[in-house]
Amino acid sequence: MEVTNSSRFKRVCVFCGSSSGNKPTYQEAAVQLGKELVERRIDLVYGGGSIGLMGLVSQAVHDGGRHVLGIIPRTLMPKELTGVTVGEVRAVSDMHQRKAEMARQADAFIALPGGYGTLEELLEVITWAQLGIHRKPEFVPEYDEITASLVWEPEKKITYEPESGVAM
Ligand SMILES: C/C(=C\CNc1ncnc2c1ncn2[C@@H]1O[C@H](COP(=O)(O)O)[C@@H](O)[C@H]1O)CO
Repeated sequence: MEVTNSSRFKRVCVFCGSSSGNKPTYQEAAVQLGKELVERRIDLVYGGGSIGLMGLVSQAVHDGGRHVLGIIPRTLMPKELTGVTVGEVRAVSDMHQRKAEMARQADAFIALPGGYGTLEELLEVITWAQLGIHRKPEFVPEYDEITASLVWEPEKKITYEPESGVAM
């Protein structure tokens, strides 16, 4: 029997840090998000790195049997792609192409903790939504440090609603 996707999203783009962050909870959240995507039968597109939180999310999704698509500029490969690669890795020529391709391939965007790169990626897709370039939702899940659970309710929470132009 064919297993159907339990979410309206087939593939989600995750933006997150290329480092592991300064709190263990960030790493827990990354692994938890990966497992949550697997649970909801959602595939992953991301920046293609094997390091930091990016590495943890992609490994969790790959381990759970979902498809992982990494989009990475050739010049960044030696820095962000070390050790074993997971899933499909697509090399692009620069950062602009990487972001455009990630956005094209995704049905929605999720941002986890990260540095300037993560912030830049998230803000770009939010501003693209604001300009009407795409109509895909952005999520910034909350992490509950007490119960160690990631609160991501894709059917309810969106950070930007393209139709009304209201941040929610
Ligand atoms: C160079 C361009 C824009 C400015 N910088 C970045 N744009 C997009 N992605 C970036 C940028 N700087 C770093 N990144 C990537 O984000 C990931 C997470 O980085 P973090 O700093 O650890 O959060 C990582 O893959 C970086 O390569 C032109 O558009």
